[in-house]
Amino acid sequence: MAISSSCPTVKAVNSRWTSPSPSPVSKFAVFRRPSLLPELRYTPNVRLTATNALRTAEQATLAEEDHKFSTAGSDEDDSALLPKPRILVAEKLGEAGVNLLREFGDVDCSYDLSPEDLKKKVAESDALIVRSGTKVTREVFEAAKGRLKVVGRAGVGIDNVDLQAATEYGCLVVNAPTANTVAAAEHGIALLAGMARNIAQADASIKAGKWERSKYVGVSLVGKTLAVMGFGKVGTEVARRAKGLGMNVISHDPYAPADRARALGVELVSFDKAIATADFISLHMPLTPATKKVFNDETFSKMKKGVRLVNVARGGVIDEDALVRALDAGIVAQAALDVFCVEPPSKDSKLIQHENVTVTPHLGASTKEAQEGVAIEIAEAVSGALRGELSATAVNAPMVSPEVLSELAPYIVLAEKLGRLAVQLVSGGKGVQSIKVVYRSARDRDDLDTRLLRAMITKGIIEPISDSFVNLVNADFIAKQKGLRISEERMVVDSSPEYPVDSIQVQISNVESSFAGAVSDGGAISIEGKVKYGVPHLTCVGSFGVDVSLEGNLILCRQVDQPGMIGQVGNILGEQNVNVSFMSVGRTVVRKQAIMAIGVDEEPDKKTLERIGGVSAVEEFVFLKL
Ligand SMILES: NC(=O)c1ccc[n+]([C@@H]2O[C@H](COP(=O)([O-])OP(=O)(O)OC[C@H]3O[C@@H](n4cnc5c(N)ncnc54)[C@H](O)[C@@H]3O)[C@@H](O)[C@H]2O)c1
Ligand SMILES: O=C(O)[C@H](O)COP(=O)(O)O
Repeated sequence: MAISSSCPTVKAVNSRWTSPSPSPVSKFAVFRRPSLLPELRYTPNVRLTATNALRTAEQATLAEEDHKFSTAGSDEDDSALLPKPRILVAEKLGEAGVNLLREFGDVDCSYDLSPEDLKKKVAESDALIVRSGTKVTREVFEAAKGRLKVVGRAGVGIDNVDLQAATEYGCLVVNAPTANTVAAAEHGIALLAGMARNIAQADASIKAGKWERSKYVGVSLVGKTLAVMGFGKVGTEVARRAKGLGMNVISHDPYAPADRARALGVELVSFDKAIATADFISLHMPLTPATKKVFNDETFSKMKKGVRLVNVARGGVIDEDALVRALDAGIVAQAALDVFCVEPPSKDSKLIQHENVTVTPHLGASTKEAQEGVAIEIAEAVSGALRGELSATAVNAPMVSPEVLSELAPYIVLAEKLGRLAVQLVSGGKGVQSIKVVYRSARDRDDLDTRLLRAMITKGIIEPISDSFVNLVNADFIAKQKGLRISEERMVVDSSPEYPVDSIQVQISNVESSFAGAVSDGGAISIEGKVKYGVPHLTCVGSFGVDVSLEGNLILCRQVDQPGMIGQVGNILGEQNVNVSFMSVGRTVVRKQAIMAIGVDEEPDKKTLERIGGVSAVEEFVFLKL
C-alpha cells in the first residue's frame, strides 16, 4: 500500500520570512559529499579526539576541503608544511605498498616491536599495519587513547586483532583479503604433493649423507579423495588445482553456496562425512570460536586410518597434542603444517620434531607477487579510511559500494541531523531508550541499505547527551551499551524510485519532551525530514508540517495561529542582530495552533530567547543546535 508523509503540508507561510526552496543548481553546487567516517579521517593540525569527533559529517567534509593533505605531485599541493597522518607499519610490507603510504602519510616502519613498544607507538599513530605476527590486543587500543583510527591487516586472517575492542574504540579494521589467495593455495598444493612424496624428509636424508630410496616411497594423489575444509577463496583454488591433479574433491563449508562447488565438480558434504571419507584433508577455514580445536581426539578418531593432513589456515583449528597422539597411533599418517597454535612454535615441540610431520614457517602468503599485491591492497584501504572513505574490505563496519555511498550521502547528513534534533527535544536528554526510525521510500525493500542511516541517527542521538563518540564502526555497539533500542520500519510511498529515500522520521517514545508541539498523536517525540535538491530539510515536527533547511541553528515556537507572529519574533531576533536564514509556519487547524520553525545563523542570547518566550501568543519555544 502506498503511504504518504505523516505530516500535513505546510500552509500560511509569510513570504517575507520564508526562504524559497533553493534552486537545484545553486544547492547542488554547494553540497559536498560527507565523510562517513569523519572521526577516522586524519585532519592536519587537528588531533582527532572524542571531543573534535563531535563534528558532523558535513563539517568534517568542509574541514577536508579546507585542509587538503599534501600529495606528491599534486597541483593543488598548498599544504606541504601540514603534518601528515602517522602510519605505523609493524611488520614487513611490500615496497610498493610502503611507497603508496609514503605519498599520503608519515610512515614509520618499525618491525619486531615488543608489546610495550607497540603500545607506545600506537599512541602517536593514526594507523597501524600488521601481518599475522603482531597481536593487536585490547591493551593496544587502550594505549592508543583514541588516536588510532585504522588497523590494516596486510593479509586475510584477522584472528590476531581484537575486533571487539577495535569496534568499541571506534577503530576501523580493514584487511587485504584477495591478493594472497593464490599464493596460499599454491603453498597448500606444494605441501600436499611434497608430503605425499616425502620431499622434505628425503632432502634432509641426502644432506645427512644417506641414500634411502625404499624408506621414502610415497603415495599417489591421483584418484584419491581430498576433503577441503572451508570452501572460501583459498579452499576453492586448492580444489581447482587438486582436480587438475586427478583427485576426487569433496568439501565441507556450512556457508558455501552449493552451485559454486558444483560448478567445480566438488561435492559439499557434512563435517563428519568429509573427515571419514578423505584420504587427504586440507584446512582452509578461519580461526573462530566455532573452529578452534575442531580437529581434536574425537574428530581424529572418526578419520580414515592413514589420512594425510595439510594446514595452511590457522594452527588454532587443530588441537596439536591430539594431532601428535593421532600421528603416533597411525590415524594420521602424515601432516604438513604451515601454521601453528603459537608462532614460532617451540623448537622441541613433539609435533614439529615428529618424523611424519613437514613444517614451514607460515609461508602461505609469502611469494613476491602476493606480498606486493597485499601491500598495495592494504595501503589503499588504509589511506582511503584515513581520508574518511568506507573501505570495501572493512571487517568491522558495513561495506558499501561507492555508488550506494554517493547516492546516500545527503541522506546520511539528514539522518545525523534528525537524530541530533530529536534528542534535543527530550526533556534534559534523559531516559532515551526507545527509538523508532521510519524510512519512506518508493524503492523495493531490499533496495535500501539503512545501516549507514541508522548509524548516523544513532550518532546524532547519542553524542549530544554523552561523551561517547560514535561512528559507523561503533554505532551499534554504543547504542547497545547505552540501552538504546532502535527499531526500523520501511514504508512504501508513491514517489520517485530515482531517490533512495523519500523521508526519514525519527520517533523517541516513553520520554518527557521539552517542547510539547513535537509530540505526535501517538505520544512519541516525532520529527521528519527530507532531502530537497540535495539539502536536508526538516519537514515535520510532531503533527505540524514545516519546511526549513537544516543548517545553522533552529528555534521552534508553538503559538496561537494569528496574524503578526512572524513579524514579532523576527523583530526580536533582528534587534539582536541574529540573522534568520529560513522560516516556515505549519499548523493543524487554522487560527488554532501553529508552529514556527526559524533557522538562525547565530545563537541568540538568553535574554533574546526569553523575549521570544514572552510574546503573548507564544505558548512554548525551544532553541536547537543542528
Ligand atoms: N598460511 C597462510 O599464509 C595463509 C594465507 C592466506 C590465508 N590463510 C588462511 O586461510 C584461511 C582461509 O582464507 P580465505 O582467504 O580462503 O578465507 P575465506 O573467508 O575466503 O574462506 C574461509 C571459508 O571458511 C568457511 N568456514 C567458516 N567456518 C567454517 C567451518 N566451521 N567449517 C568449514 N568452513 C568454514 C567460510 O564459509 C569461508 O567460505 C584463513 O584462516 C586465512 O587466515 C593462510
Ligand atoms: O591470513 C593470511 O593472510 C596469512 O596467514 C598470511 O599471513 P602473513 O601476512 O603473516 O604472511
